[in-house]
Amino acid sequence: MDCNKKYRRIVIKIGSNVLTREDGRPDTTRISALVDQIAGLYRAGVEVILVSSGAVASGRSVLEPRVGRIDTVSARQLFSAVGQVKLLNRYYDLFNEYGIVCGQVLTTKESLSTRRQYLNQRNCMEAMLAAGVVPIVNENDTISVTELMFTDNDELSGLVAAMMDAEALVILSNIDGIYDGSPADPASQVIRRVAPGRDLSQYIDTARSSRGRGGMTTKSRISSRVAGEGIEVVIANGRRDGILTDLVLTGRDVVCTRFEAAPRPASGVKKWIASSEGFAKGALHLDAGAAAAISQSKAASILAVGVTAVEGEFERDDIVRILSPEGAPLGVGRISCDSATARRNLGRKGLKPLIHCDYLYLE
Ligand SMILES: Nc1ncnc2c1ncn2[C@@H]1O[C@H](COP(=O)(O)OP(=O)(O)O)[C@@H](O)[C@H]1O
Ligand SMILES: N[C@@H](CCC(=O)OP(=O)(O)O)C(=O)O
Repeated sequence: MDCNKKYRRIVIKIGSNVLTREDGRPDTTRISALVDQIAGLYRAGVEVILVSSGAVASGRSVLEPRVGRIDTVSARQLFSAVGQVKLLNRYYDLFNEYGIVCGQVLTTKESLSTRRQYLNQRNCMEAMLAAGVVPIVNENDTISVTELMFTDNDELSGLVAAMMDAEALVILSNIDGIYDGSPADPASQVIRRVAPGRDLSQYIDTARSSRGRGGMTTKSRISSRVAGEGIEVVIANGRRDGILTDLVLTGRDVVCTRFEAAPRPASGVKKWIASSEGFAKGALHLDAGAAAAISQSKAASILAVGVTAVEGEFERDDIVRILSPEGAPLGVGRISCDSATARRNLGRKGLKPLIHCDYLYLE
């Protein structure tokens, strides 16, 4: 990370692969080493929000030997219910050795999907940070099933970083960064810097790893998006000794993939909208004139007169996708009316904007 910069607030995401040994048991030495380093950052005045995976793996190590045949959804619910307690107890004890209090934040995709719930979540974590408490965030796997789930905790950590206005997001995995070929090929090298907007999808092997959920594909996609919102993102190896201290405090040149932050940080509400594509309830198809207007001016709103079709059912203040006349995604925005009203007003002039420019985020 930028070693000349003192970070005020960062989000650190730790993947299941970092916290779990090859045989599936929790790697207590590693968890302890990471907490030691986070305590060092805390002492140096950096506010840390931890997004920790590992509940399912932790519960599986306790329960797998004793449960019989069970479907995958129930297994995830059961393992996470037990594993989350075990994981948080361990964090609590380890932080306590440094006199640091940590607290649990369990969330769901649904809990971030409306602006009001989003602000409630943010307020909770702001209150924790103000009281010197380290928030430890995870998805509530006991109730998040199938389509209600985040892609994985990489997606969640990106949302948390934007929501909490963090300056940097550190994603710790079991690998040094994103390689420019198969990580198994000795000729492959870690891509060290990624300029805003650069697409790395060609390098990623889409096969997922055994314990994680979204794999490197989501890490890369989320990192680009978060960096585009003005937040530096680093993917690094959580199993390397001293990784967090090196990245955040000493600035030692450690192998990692760093996504440079785009210079244009979005406003708070725009950050929420930008990260909300996954919650979109519908879509607006623009005509050529409207598409040109919003691409040319930041002050242009989307008016009913420039919309040719409305897709899906939505309520006022929901997030909708904006599509070009050819159907290409242009961005997302918060709609000012429900879908029935939007359809009724299609093509009409002189009405208030369907999406005001302050609530419009273009890719
Ligand atoms: N180009 C690539 N560079 C690095 N890792 C890759 C690449 N393509 C696929 N991967 C895989 O992605 C894995 C990391 O993702 P994941 O399993 O989701 O980790 P975590 O549990 O830490 O979130 C690596 O272990 C690696 O096998
Ligand atoms: N919420 C799950 C983590 C799911 C997940 O995204 O895992 P990973 O890809 O290892 O970060 C758990 O605590 O087990």
